[in-house]
Amino acid sequence: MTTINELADRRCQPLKGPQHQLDAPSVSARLSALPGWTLADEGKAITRTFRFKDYYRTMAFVNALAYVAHAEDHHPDLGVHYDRAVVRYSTHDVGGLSENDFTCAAKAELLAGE
Ligand SMILES: C[C@H](O)[C@H](O)[C@H]1CNC2=NC(N)=NC(=O)C2=N1
Repeated sequence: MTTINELADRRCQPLKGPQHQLDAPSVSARLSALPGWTLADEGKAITRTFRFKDYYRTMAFVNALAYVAHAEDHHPDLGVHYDRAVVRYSTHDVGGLSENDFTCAAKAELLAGE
């Protein structure tokens, strides 16, 4: 069984090329450790909406996530709203989902306190 801490304890690696795409069983195993995250874009991305009480809390999360993106050199697509942030990870250098997407999704979960 994969756990959220196993995913979050990794560091993102520079990955390039489709050979780094995770296969469907690997994606399923990792998704099962990330409640609230779902597949998007025909299995090429994962996404979750994080909900907050107000804009200040939303922005605090988004800024913390931006710091993680910089530290890991792996960047989410973000939709920022008054009381929620829509976070989407995909690895464009790989053309789909890589280990890095799950590493960062798990780090986002821990940041949000979930
Ligand atoms: C050189 C650098 O490591 C790459 O361009 C990184 C930067 N951040 C990235 N972020 C995401 N989401 N996908 C990538 O393929 C990616 N590549």
